[in-house]
Amino acid sequence: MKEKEVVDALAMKRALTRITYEIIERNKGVEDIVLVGIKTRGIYIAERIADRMKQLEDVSLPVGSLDITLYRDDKGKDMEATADLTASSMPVSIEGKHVVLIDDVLYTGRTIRAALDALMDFGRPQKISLAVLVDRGHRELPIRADYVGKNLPTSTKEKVVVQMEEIDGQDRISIQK
Ligand SMILES: O=P(O)(O)OC[C@H]1O[C@H](OP(=O)(O)OP(=O)(O)O)[C@H](O)[C@@H]1O
Ligand SMILES: O=c1cc[nH]c(=O)[nH]1
Repeated sequence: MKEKEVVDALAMKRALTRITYEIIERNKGVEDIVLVGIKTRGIYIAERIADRMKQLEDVSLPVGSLDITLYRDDKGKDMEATADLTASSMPVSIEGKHVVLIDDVLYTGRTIRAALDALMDFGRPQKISLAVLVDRGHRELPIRADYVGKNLPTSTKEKVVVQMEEIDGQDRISIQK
């Protein structure tokens, strides 16, 4: 198996800072925003964006988390046994809020479709946007990201591996083939 690093720790930090600036620039005031990370790495990304937002704007955005395992349409019934129903959490009501959904990789779009389903169980946001660290293409559903850290053209035979300090001990994105 071949592996090639495409984003190092500094580049990842810059990408997350840029996403944070874009969220600030495109929204008149960020007070109504709730960041919602998709398990697992999306949650760490959401927390980092919240930290950056605090540094840049002195605003503390709420960070929720979604476990979408039960909502997937492509992983089969066997996943249900491992799903943890308590794994999703919202620190505030999302009713009428602007939710920025956050994940590490956007590929077919099926995770995001499932996340939209999971989110609706918590209430009816006024708006939902999507931020991803990597968009690797190959969508199977009409879903696009509003904020993208890095566009990585890939072949379907490759895999994008996002590593994050909090869980993997380092910040790094690589492509495996
Ligand atoms: O657009 P999609 O085709 O749904 O792919 C994107 C999803 O795939 C990955 O999760 P994966 O299921 O590989 O599990 P992981 O989070 O444990 O890596 C990644 O974290 C995204 O959530
Ligand atoms: O390449 C891929 C595809 C889906 N999810 C990932 O994390 N990487």
